[in-house]
Amino acid sequence: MRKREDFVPMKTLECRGITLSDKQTKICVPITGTDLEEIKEQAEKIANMNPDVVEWRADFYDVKDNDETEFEQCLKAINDNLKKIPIIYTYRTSNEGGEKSIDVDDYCRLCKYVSEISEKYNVAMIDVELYENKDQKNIGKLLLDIKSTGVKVIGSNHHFEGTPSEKDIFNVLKTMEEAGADICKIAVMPKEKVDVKTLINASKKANKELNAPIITMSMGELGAVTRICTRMTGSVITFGAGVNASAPGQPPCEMVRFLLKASESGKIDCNVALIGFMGTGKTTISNALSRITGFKEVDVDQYIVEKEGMAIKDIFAENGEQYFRNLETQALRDLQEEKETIISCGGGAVLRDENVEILNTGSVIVQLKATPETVFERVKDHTHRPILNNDMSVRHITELMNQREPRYNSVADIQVNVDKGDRVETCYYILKELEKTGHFSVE
Ligand SMILES: O=C1C[C@@](O)(C(=O)O)C[C@@H](O)[C@@H]1O
Ligand SMILES: [Mg+2]
Repeated sequence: MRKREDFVPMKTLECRGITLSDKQTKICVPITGTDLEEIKEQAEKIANMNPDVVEWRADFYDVKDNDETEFEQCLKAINDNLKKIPIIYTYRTSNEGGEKSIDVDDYCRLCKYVSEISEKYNVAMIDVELYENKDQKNIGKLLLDIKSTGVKVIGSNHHFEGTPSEKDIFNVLKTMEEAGADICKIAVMPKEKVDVKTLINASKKANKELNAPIITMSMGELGAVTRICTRMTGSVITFGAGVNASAPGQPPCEMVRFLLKASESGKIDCNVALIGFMGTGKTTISNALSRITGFKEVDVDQYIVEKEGMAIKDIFAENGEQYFRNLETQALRDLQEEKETIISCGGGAVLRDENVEILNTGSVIVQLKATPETVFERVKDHTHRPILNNDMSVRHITELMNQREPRYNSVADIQVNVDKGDRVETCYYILKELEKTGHFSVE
């Protein structure tokens, strides 16, 4: 079962007929057209994708003098084509990773103008870059003016250059709430895996401690899983790409929709055993799949290490490979007693027929496949790969792969290519295949 701690406290906010909730994340698709024609076309296409909310990224729009009537024309065209889907108005400035820089007075004037016509064009929320503008004296007054029209304010802040500390992320969100934002949003860029965890932890804390709902994401391919595991972060909105992505790491809207459902209500009747050559990303995919689905993850080697209280290399040194392989077989047997578990198998685990039989009693075997070139790129700097350390080359990897891969191919129930290295897409593919074979279902 999923761990209760993963579930965040219930929090809701009503915005012109749409209810934001940390229990059921809404999908927002951005419009990124640069002229009225393209904006219209995108609105029409995006309406057919049926997102919960549409964001108009007004900074993509090429317009002279930031003329209010031209902005109004766009909003009208968008609303006409969206047929009731509520709109978020966002002018993302270049300070925060947007397309254009804009005079702060123009920025505020436009926000205010859009708020005044918000009801007419079904604008439910206005994004205000509170953090960069925080020293701007009139920001409190601006927020009050905007909010008096019935539209909600999303305070927003973007870090494209890195991920602030957990404390700093929390403080940004808290400062926004104190400044009067109805919803507090932050987007950060991860450089390492730990940054993704930082964003998740900061979000958990903010969702628990603030009154305002939050929207958070870690950007780029590495962070993309946070756009799905909102079950953990409490983010009330997630962004999926429609015609174009408006920020790095946004998976397509359809993929977000399926994975969100998988995350909120996915049911699986088996364990997932991940196999594949070293460096194909078993640990990485196990982790992403676990964050997305809430299923437990167990690394077989790790399981053995914990059970024996000894490092693998010491077990090998003291008792020999055969002894280790017997422990591995026992571990696989133990693990079939588990349910809803992602089992990362060591590279040699499925070489024994008995192990495959054991896995087949409770698991679907998923093989990650990559070319020797991809594997080389991923492991070339690793120092903990004893088999490769004396000859780290594509040629050597190819040789080893030729020995192992036919066996993997013959025992796998599902094969997935990971050369592109997109975690979220790989998880999507695996869950879709599990759905096809009747092992996985969403409500
Ligand atoms: O603030 C956000 C979040 C975002 O940057 C993202 O990473 O999905 C995309 C923007 O369009 C939106 O305004
Ligand atoms: Mg590993």
